[in-house]
Amino acid sequence: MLAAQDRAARMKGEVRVITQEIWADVLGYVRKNISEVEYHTWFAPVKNLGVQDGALVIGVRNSFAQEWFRKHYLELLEDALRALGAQNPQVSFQVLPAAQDALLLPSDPPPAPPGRPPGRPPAGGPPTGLPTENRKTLNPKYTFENFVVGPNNNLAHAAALAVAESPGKAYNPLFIYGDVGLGKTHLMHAVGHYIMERFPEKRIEYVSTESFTNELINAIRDDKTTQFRNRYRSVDLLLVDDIQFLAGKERTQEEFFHTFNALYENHKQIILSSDRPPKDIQTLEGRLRSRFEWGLITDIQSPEFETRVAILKMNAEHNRIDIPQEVLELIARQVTSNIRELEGALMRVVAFASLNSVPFSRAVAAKALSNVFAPQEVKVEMMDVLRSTAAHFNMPPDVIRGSGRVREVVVPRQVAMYLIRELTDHSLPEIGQFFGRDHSTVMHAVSKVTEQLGKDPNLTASVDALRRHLQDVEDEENDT
Ligand SMILES: Nc1ncnc2c1ncn2[C@@H]1O[C@H](COP(=O)(O)OP(=O)(O)OP(=O)(O)O)[C@@H](O)[C@H]1O
Repeated sequence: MLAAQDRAARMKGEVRVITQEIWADVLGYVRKNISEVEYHTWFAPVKNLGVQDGALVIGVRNSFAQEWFRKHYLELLEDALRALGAQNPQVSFQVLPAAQDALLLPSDPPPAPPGRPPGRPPAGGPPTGLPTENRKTLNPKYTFENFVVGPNNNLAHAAALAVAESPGKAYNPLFIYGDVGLGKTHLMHAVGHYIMERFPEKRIEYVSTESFTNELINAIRDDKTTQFRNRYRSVDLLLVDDIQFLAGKERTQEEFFHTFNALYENHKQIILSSDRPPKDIQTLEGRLRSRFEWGLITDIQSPEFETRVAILKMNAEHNRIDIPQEVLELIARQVTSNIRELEGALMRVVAFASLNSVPFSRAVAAKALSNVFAPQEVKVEMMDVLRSTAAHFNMPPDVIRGSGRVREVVVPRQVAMYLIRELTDHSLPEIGQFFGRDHSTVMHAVSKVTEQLGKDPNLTASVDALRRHLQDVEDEENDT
């Protein structure tokens, strides 16, 4: 409790960064509720200055705008924050110094238009030609360094790295498939960044199949098919997202077939992503399907719990947010498949804690996520049981987890194992791992304590007291 108060105290006066995702959510809400003209007039020039003492601080151009916002948009902005989970939303407006206004505003990316998933680069982008333009189409966040490797994606990651190291030679094409939001685009861009850094003269093109199709339609309409072809057939690396959308588009398939051949024959690297393997893309011409199968087909699966926690941890560090492991674990339990949603859940928790000026805790995270996901009860975790047991027996938690075999240590260790088995959903091997032992040791501990309960009054009293205490902690957290 002391630690929580201390954190809260430290938060006072401190400006907490509000991430682009949250800011984009706020602007998205506003945009839905006012006219486009109004939005562009008033909201396009404002700047998010972070959260201070629980209030979202918005930078505006001059005192006239400050007054205008207070009168006309305060409630709307408060509603936007409420929708993000703030219980007592507060917004303040600050006039930007003229220089900051001029310097900072252009670097702020415009909010995503409704419908485009956050964090994704605008598909297609401007026509590339100069290598420096590669930077515009690749998302700077999507690098190998920022990609967490786990059992779910290690093959796709290794293949992407091999392709990045020997483009056009290792696997061509590289075909990456998997469900929505699992990192296909991220890996493709990572290859792009890697190649761009080592070979700045190489031309890289990233395009979604949808943009490729639209651009082709426009080129046909404007009689510019030659330019269109030259553009795509002269690149060194072609990254095409969501290739499953070629299905049923004969003219686009035809054009893509020739692009593919031109690049392939010149040993240029092609990477394709899809939500399914080539054999499952219906109405895809056989000659294209077989070409997609020439190189390497690799998939990405949903991440396991540990990988999800690692992704959240990396994200938190990236945004310089100090958030306890147990909170990350709660979020990772809540969102199990789509990584984009997982990141969204973290941002929601961060927004909720910032806007309500409360420190991060599992209860806060559960509350922040409760209106998006099914309410989740905060349950005691292995670490809670270990800490409480250690306190009860008056010894450091590490000693209980250590290798000591004297009775004074063995009994608390067995009690902790027994209570973890009873109060959490962890399996015997997981509990074993937590204590650095195998599952049979845990099984033995559980049966030993079960057998002694009722016979050994001291042990029975300890188990009862600890169980009561842990259940109280759980109830308290759920009532917070
Ligand atoms: N292994 C990972 N490590 C870190 N971040 C990841 C990882 N996998 C995915 N992400 C993040 O998850 C989000 C979604 O990833 P991405 O857009 O690459 O998914 P996708 O599979 O291309 O989805 P879609 O099918 O919608 O195109 C991105 O912000 C990305 O950075």
